[in-house]
Amino acid sequence: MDIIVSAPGKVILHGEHSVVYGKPAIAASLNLRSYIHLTPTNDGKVSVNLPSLHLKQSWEITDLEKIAALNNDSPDEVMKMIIELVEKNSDLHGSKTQACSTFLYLYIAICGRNRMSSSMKIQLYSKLPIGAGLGSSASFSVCLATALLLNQNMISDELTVEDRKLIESWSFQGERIIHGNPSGIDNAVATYGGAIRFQSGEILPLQNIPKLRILLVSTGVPRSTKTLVANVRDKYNRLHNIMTPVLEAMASLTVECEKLFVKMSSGDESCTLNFTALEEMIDMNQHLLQTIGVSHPELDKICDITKKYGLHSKLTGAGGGGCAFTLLTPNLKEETLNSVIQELKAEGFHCFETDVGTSGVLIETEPPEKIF
Ligand SMILES: Nc1ncnc2c1ncn2[C@@H]1O[C@H](COP(=O)(O)OP(=O)(O)O)[C@@H](O)[C@H]1O
Ligand SMILES: C[C@@](O)(CCOP(=O)(O)O)CC(=O)O
Ligand SMILES: [Mg+2]
Repeated sequence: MDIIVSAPGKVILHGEHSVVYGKPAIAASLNLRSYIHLTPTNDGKVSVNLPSLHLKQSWEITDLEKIAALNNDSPDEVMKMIIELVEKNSDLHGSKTQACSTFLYLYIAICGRNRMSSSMKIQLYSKLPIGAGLGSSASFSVCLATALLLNQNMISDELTVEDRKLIESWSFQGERIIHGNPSGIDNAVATYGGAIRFQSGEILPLQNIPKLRILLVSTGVPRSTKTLVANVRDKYNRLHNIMTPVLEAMASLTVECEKLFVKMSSGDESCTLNFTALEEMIDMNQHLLQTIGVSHPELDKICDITKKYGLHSKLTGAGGGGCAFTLLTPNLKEETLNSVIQELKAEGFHCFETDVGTSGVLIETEPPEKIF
């Protein structure tokens, strides 16, 4: 039976990078989603079509069975063989290698548990920009894990709490292949949706979050989360005593922001003073993120432009390019918003206003081919 699932991207409000060091972070899902369409076949192959990467690739089940036979004995050996198999195609580099290795790893781990006999075609479509800090990798991993688990009847169509736990843990394995050392926040938001507070694998859904309007601004500068996280780790190892209080300050910002959200949702949500405090926190975090070396001249430029209009922005996700978000306050005039968007566009940035806090992973009925 065909399986169609979708999962959202995310925006991290506070706590990117520090979350990798066990500090709390707050993130919310975005209404930009990835979709997977899995079709069982009987051609003895596993085929993927990844239009976002202009990539179509297939592998013989017999080759994958040889790797699956090693599964329990040596996970490192499995990964080595997967990479060798992927790199047999010399056209595959960077993001394509990451995507194929993640797919094959999850396929072998989930479908190779019993006897591997699942020949299938997988198509993945996404509204998310790839490598822009909006969690495309997690949305990809969550879609893959869900579709493969459904194919193996390891979860039910209802996507119960237990099912989602399983999806979350498999998608984390996918993120590990793409990122190296992910915190797990992105795949948690993509699985559960809404807004969450995340710390060391603990996920707390945030019910008390005010309605926030944000503008996402993309620099168009490509970057890799894996590289940025590794650079921060290097700084952390070399300049431990300096980095530690900076990461602590990021943690305190998350905690204070969460307190403010609770206060706002139990009182006057649109109170100007609360928004001023939120804006102050956004500025402070952007400066801390600059300090740890993950901003970019184009991200700084977005902050400078929006500041001229009285608006406050920070990078979101791993930084180094990718996206920033700007908080749109309730009393913001539409003409001011239009002017700031116009200036950002004139500087070559791409702007989109989005809803946050949408559903997590979903089983769909419409084939994504109809949407894209
Ligand atoms: N639609 C997609 N199709 C194929 N691969 C994808 C897709 N979305 C994400 N990926 C994988 O995720 C990687 C980008 O992840 P990452 O660097 O973490 O950035 P992001 O901020 O978008 O999550 C890509 O290199 C690719 O391997
Ligand atoms: C930098 C980090 O905190 C978030 C990365 O998000 P993204 O891949 O840039 O969307 C890394 C992580 O939490 O694993
Ligand atoms: Mg990612």
